Amino acid sequence: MSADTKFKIAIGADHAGFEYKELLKSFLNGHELKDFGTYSADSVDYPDFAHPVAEAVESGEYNFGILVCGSANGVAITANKHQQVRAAICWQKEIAELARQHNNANIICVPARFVSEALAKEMVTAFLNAAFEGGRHATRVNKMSC
Ligand SMILES: O=C(CO)[C@H](O)[C@H](O)[C@H](O)COP(=O)(O)O
Repeated sequence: MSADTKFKIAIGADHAGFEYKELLKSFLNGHELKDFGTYSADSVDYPDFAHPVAEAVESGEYNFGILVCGSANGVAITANKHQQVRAAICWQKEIAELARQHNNANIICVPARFVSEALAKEMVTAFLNAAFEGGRHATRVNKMSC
C-alpha cells in the first residue's frame, strides 16, 4: 500500500475519545473521512458511535474505521459484534501494523486515555500504510467467524 493511497475512512468516538478524534481528523485530511460523532466532550454511550462506524465498514462503503474511546475496549467489543468487522485495539505502532498484516483488521481502536496524541497519529499512519500478508494469516482470519 503506497503512503499516498487515499482511503475512505469512517471515524467515531465517545466523549473520552472526542479530542483525539478531532486531532486525527485534521491529521488525516488527505483521506475521505466521515465523522459519525460524537461531536462534543459531553458524556455519551460508546455503542451509539461504534455501531454506525462498524456498519459503514461492514457495508464496504468505507475502507477502514477508526474508533476512539477511553480504553478502546468498549468500541472494540461493540464493533466486533459485526460479522465483517475485525476491530483491533492498538497501543504501539508495531501492533497497529500487525493488526493489518496478520489480522486484516479493518478498524483500529485507539485508547485515548492511555496513549499520547503523537502515538495515536503514528499508530493510525502505520495501520493505514500496512497491508494484509495473506497466506497462513488468511487461513486463520477465515476461521474467525462462528
Ligand atoms: O471502553 C470504554 C468503556 O468500556 C471507554 O473507555 C469509555 O470511554 C469509558 O468507559 C468512559 O468512561 P467515563 O467514566 O464515562 O468517562
